Amino acid sequence: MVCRVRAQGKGEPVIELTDVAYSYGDGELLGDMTLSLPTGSFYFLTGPSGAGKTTLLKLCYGELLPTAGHLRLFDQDVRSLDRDGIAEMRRRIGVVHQDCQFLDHLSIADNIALPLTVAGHSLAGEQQNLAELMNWVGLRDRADALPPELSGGERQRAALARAVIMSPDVILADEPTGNIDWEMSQRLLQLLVELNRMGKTVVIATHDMSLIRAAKTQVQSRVLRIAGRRIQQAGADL
Ligand SMILES: Nc1ncnc2c1ncn2[C@@H]1O[C@H](COP(=O)(O)OP(=O)(O)OP(=O)(O)O)[C@@H](O)[C@H]1O
Repeated sequence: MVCRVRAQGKGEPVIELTDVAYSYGDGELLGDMTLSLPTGSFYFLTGPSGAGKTTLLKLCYGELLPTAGHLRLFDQDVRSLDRDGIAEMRRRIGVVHQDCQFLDHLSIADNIALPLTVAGHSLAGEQQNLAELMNWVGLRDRADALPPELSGGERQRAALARAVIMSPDVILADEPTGNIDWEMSQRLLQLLVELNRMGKTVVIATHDMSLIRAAKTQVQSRVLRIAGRRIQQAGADL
């Protein structure tokens, strides 16, 4: 698979929160969040349902802006970015959404290629990259299938392929193994670990403690737990 890693040096922070708070309106959901994720790191984000894991990921890719505090992505304060700046920054972040939605009338290959199409790339020049990516996620034989024809595990792998097709520096995955069996979870974890070995920063929100334990044998990972509106660093050996 073709994967470029951009300028940020290993160990430099890619996501930095300083005293960040977030509120959807009534009462603070997240508060006093200070956190720095270095380039090339591998993090799990855990905590009870409703604690704010998805919300924190949305802050990390600029879909939401903090209601207080400072958020820097790739060394830029998100508040200083205009629309183009936010769009450029988002291209450097691949997101695997919890619901991994697809356009059901497009083939799975076209769905995976959608970020390229939206960014105005000619698909003709990207066929090899796309084929390599489909192969990498084990969907080469499913390229022409429509999304409703895929299994849960195939959908999750397609969602991962779509998230990385623009060669992002950071991959944020929200419950990527939520609806799939153990074997498929392991395959997905392996793909995320491979991306991390290519230098990508990976953050996975999950309830699945067995996934976190399995990752320990493959990659140096850290666990962040959100509880009581705050973030707690659980360390590498949860
Ligand atoms: N757009 C929104 N408007 C208002 N409240 C919201 C919105 N999105 C989420 N919330 C609320 O914020 C809280 C945190 O939601 P979030 O999805 O971030 O939690 P989570 O830790 O990811 O939960 P889960 O593990 O169940 O996916 C919940 O109480 C949720 O109802």
